[in-house]
Amino acid sequence: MNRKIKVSAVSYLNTKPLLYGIERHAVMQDMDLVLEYPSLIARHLQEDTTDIGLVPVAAIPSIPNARIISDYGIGADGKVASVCIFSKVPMEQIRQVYLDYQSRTSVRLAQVLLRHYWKQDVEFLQAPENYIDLVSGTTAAVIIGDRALEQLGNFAYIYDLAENWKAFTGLPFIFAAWVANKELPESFIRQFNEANAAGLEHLDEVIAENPYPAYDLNVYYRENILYYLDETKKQGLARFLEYLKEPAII
Ligand SMILES: C=C(O[C@@H]1C=C(C(=O)O)C=C[C@H]1O)C(=O)O
Repeated sequence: MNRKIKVSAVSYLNTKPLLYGIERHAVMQDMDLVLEYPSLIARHLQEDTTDIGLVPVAAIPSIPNARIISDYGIGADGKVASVCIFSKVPMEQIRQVYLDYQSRTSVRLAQVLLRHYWKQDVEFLQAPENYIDLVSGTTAAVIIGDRALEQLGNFAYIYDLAENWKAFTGLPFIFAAWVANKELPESFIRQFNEANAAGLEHLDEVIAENPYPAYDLNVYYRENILYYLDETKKQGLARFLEYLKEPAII
């Protein structure tokens, strides 16, 4: 391929360790890197306006020619901290749930857990941009990413979706994976994978570069987010994709 490879990465703190490696690796010279929120990455892969994206796994079935090209992504085995249902009332009283417009995976995970694990019949609402301010009474919200970390002290009831997926299935979870929508040179893919791995060797530097009062990034990067997509995480993904054969509710 003569042109540069277009790569879309998630613009949240969770992706900084991977970007630390990518931006410092020679493979960077062969790519144009863009940072954006996850549902936009899904759209760009679907419309073929990017070549590789750190894409919400729930979007994979709708991306033509999708293939996971790396051993790294955004996973968790238990508590993830940045993907939760935030509510002012306990689960059994929730009646409506706003679904984060930036998400494609967590909004489906919330639907799976509400239906099959909590067995709660709720109405799902499309979230407008200011929807965090609209959470009140029996109306809750799914919030992901840095905006979720910033809300952890603000709600009486917080349901961590990776923790509850683990309680439900016994499995870890993959939120996002590096997916390409076309065949790419082997050598690029090998170097891209190496670059991701390299970033994970420098978590202390990433934390030092990103002062973040809302949440301890040592805990976030070392305990909550798990970047290596091993076999048990892939089992979690396979189980989740099975549930996604059920129709989405909105
Ligand atoms: C853990 C997270 O994983 C993410 C959740 C995604 C989703 O819900 O679609 C997509 C990409 C990841 O950023 C998070 O954003 O907090």
